[in-house]
Amino acid sequence: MAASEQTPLLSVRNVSKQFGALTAVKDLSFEVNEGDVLGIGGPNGAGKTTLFEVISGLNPATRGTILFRGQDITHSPPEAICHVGVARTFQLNAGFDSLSVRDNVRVAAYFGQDNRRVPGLAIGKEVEAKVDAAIAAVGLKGREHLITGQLPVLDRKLLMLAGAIATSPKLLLMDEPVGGLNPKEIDQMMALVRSLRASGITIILIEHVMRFLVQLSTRVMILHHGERIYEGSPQGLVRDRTVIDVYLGEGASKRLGSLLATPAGA
Ligand SMILES: Nc1ncnc2c1ncn2[C@@H]1O[C@H](COP(=O)(O)OP(=O)(O)OP(=O)(O)O)[C@@H](O)[C@H]1O
Repeated sequence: MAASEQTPLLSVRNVSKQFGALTAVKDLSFEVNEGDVLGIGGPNGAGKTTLFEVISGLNPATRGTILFRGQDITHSPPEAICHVGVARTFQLNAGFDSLSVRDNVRVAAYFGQDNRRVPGLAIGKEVEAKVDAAIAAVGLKGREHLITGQLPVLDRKLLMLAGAIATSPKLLLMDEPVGGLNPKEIDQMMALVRSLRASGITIILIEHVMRFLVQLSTRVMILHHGERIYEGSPQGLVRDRTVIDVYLGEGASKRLGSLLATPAGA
């Protein structure tokens, strides 16, 4: 068997993140394999975003180890983690408001180059090609010249996603990609996530919109007070007593159960 078939894409081993006396993530371990869509849910303050901060290097782990394709990235800086193939989007929009859509994606694509020349922003043909591809992938073609600060919520989320894609990720961390979107826009984002997965990108997503989470995820993990209270299939999630008591409630679990029992497209 080839090494790549044996090594998980991401291994999180006994990771804790402490903020002073507060333990936001507590001794958490899990793995993600190529092709997975791991959905992470849980109440406010459960430690979900902190987990993304730790994996992406913005706020490194206090204890534990994170391996990406077997390489220890626990204490690597964010740009090095980006360069090995991990990209992320943020809960709140993170674009430069005064720049155009295209210039925002250019900045991201440039950041994603591990051979960039410093000083100076030398954006070559290869970077421009990545920018074109990322803008097309999220459906922003034709709107490249719009000023970011004037975009509606959905387009700003798409732009953030384009920036992440332009760094050529193998693993994409998406933090609440459909927060604030209407049902039609949520469906549009769902189709986009499916197409990203089909293009070979492995995905971890955090989301409170549970229909989005259960319909997209191959596996779901629910956190509570920094600890895992559930990991398994979306079908098992809606029947799990602890998850129903702590997070979903009876009504939502029944609605999600019916949704999962309905064949796609019905
Ligand atoms: N930089 C920080 N300094 C101190 N405490 C923090 C910091 N970041 C997060 N926390 C705390 O860590 C805990 C986990 O927060 P986190 O944002 O990871 O939760 P979450 O599950 O993403 O919540 P939400 O669903 O509301 O986004 C919270 O109690 C939060 O106040």
